[in-house]
Amino acid sequence: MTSSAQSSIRQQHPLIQQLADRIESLWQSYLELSPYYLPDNLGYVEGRLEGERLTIENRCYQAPQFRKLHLELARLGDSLDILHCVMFPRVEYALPMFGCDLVGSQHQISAAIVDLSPTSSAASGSGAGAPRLSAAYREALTDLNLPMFSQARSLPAWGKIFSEFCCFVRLTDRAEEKQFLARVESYLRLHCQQARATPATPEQASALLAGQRRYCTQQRQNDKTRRVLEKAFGAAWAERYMTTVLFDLPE
Ligand SMILES: C=CC1=C(C)C(=O)N/C1=C\C1=NC(=C\c2[nH]c(/C=C3\NC(=O)C(CC)=C3C)c(C)c2CCC(=O)O)/C(CCC(=O)O)=C1C
Repeated sequence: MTSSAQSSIRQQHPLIQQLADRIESLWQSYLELSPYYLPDNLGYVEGRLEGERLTIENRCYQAPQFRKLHLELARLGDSLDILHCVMFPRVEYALPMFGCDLVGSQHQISAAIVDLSPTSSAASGSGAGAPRLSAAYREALTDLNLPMFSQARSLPAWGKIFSEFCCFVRLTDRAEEKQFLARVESYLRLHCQQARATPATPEQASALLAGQRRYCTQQRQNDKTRRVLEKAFGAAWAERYMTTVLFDLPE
């Protein structure tokens, strides 16, 4: 288990290291973790094609309710610090997908996003309609009553997978950074508590798998991510990484 103290990437932005530590400590305290081994020991990769070097560090676990808990820290030269986190529920559990992405330079986090994204409509009793978070999640998220941010950002066209509670912002100062950290912690704590209280419902497995497939298909359309990976590792490597590490589907 790589602790942040052993983190091999020196993050330029303190919020990214703090958030990685916070996510990992919440996982440790709420979930029964065991290791998840990435293919081709992709725990730590470095690439440099055009100019800047891209360094990636992956920390992966699994738990009874989650097939993969993926936390990734990346650094592009001296210019970009990135935190990426996705929790993939096992399809026997009717749970949404927790996702978080932070992209920033030494001075400012230009993109900070966190969401609990629904993967089935059954959970909310809305029948065959669009996926929607269950009433339990919607009520708990509403009750958090979290403060807003000064600079909201608009989601890209592929972002239909995110819920009405998705927070996508540019962080303008230290206070907003702390506020975003608190929001991620609230979403993640709620999610871990819900996961522990959610029984397996194998009969929903195929619908939940379809929801995860839709989530991964949309996320793979993020050309901002793809371009960074392509510049450092080439198009073929980037495609394989996005489809087998970042947004893979269960067999
Ligand atoms: C839960 C949501 C979510 C997850 C899990 C996720 O992986 N991305 C997610 C969302 C999301 N990311 C976005 C942007 C960017 N992503 C990167 C790069 C990487 N992001 C990575 O995770 C990795 C692998 C380590 C790399 C390399 C860069 C450079 C940007 C531009 C930064 C900026 O615009 O200021 C946008 C805005 C897209 C747009 O406006 O078109 C959204 C919505």
